[in-house]
This record gives sequence, C-alpha cells and structure tokens, in this order.
Amino acid sequence: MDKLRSEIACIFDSRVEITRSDLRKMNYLQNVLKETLRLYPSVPVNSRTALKTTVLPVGGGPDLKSPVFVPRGASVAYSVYSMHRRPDFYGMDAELFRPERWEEHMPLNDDPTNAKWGYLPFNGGPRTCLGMDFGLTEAAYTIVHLIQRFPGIRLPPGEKVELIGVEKQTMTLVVSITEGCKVEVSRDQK
Ligand code: HEM
Repeated sequence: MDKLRSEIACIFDSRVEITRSDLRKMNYLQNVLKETLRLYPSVPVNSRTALKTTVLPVGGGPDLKSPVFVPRGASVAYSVYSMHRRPDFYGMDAELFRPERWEEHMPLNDDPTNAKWGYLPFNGGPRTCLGMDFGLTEAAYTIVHLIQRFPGIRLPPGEKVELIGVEKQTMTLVVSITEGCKVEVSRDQK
C-alpha cells in the first residue's frame, strides 16, 4: 500500500484528474495488477475442444514428457490458476503476493514458449479477451481513485490476514473470495 501511495503522490501530486497516460506511467500499479491476476486469474480454468485429431507434444506418461493423444471432439481443460503458481515459472516464492517480481528475473522468461504462454489471465490466441485493455484501465483507475479519496485504508482491528492459498475461494467460471475482503476506509491519512 505504501508503495502505491507514493507512486500516486509522485504522479499526481495534488491533481485529482486521472488520465490514461498517467496510469500507463505507473509501473508499480501495473505490477500490482499483474500480480493480482497471476494469483487470482478471473478465469481460473479454461478449455479448448479439438476440431481434428491431434497430439500435444508433451504432458503425457509418468514423467509428463510423452506426447498426449487428443481425438477429434475431445475437450482439453487447463488450469491457469495452478500454472500461475508454478515455482519452476515464478520461483520458489510463487505463492507470495510480490509485485516486485515483475521487475526481476523469472524462470518463466528463460524459455520463449513459457514466456508467451505461462501467464494467461486474458488467455491468448485468436479468442483472447477483447476487453483486456479496457479492463486493466478500469481497474487501475478505480484503485488510484479509491486511494486518492480515502488515504486511510486498513484492516479493521481483529481482522486476520489470510495466507495466500488457504483463503476460502468460490470457483465457478470465475474465481472470487468467499467471505469478502473487509477493510476500513477513512479520509484521514492514519
Ligand atoms: C480484468 C478483467 C478481465 C479478465 C481477467 C478477462 C479475462 C478473459 C478471459 C480469460 C477470456 C477467455 C478467452 C479465451 O478463452 O480465449 C475472456 C474473454 C472475453 N472477454 Fe474478458 N476479461 C476481463 C475483462 C473484460 C472486459 C472489461 C470486457 C469487455 C468490455 C471483456 C470482454 C471479453 C470478450 C468479448 C471475450 C470473448 C472473446 C472471444 O471469445 O472471442 N473482458 N476474458
């Protein structure tokens, strides 16, 4: 929160109007959004149906290195949620919320295929999300506006900090937090 507050102070000073170019300059905010969608991809599981019989090059056999046969009409489901928490992609602290990781070396980027397909909050390919830019802009705008309007945002007394991975989540087509996220907001700094 403190890093976000200082980035907002640095970009906006006392100005309240928020433009797209302001939001684009906010590296830390962009990394917060990336990290949030990494740990909580809105569409946690996705699938594709094969139009013709094919073979996936790896993923089969006991060591997952053999090809996988996919007959025409079969659906292949994949968990973006699990992939986004893979230590071999995101490092041994993959389960931690750490926006700074997006400025550092990540194993994900050692392989061009993983770099392209190992982070998929909006999926990829011809049916990728049409609203990606709009959605990210809206989220960035809302966060900046909330923090500008309510400089004091904190956990209510007695509210416990849930560890990532053990919070109660509701999974349908999208993932959401079952018990909500309770915060106290105020117009005062502290
Ligand atoms: C953070 C916000 C959002 C996330 C994480 C998200 C994620 C996704 C994902 C994962 C898909 C499935 C793509 C696939 O299976 O290949 C999708 C599809 C789609 N999204 Fe989003 N979305 C977001 C916001 C929006 C917004 C704001 C709009 C519209 C204004 C939008 C419009 C669409 C449309 C039209 C599709 C279907 C594309 C197609 O099937 O060709 N999305 N989105």
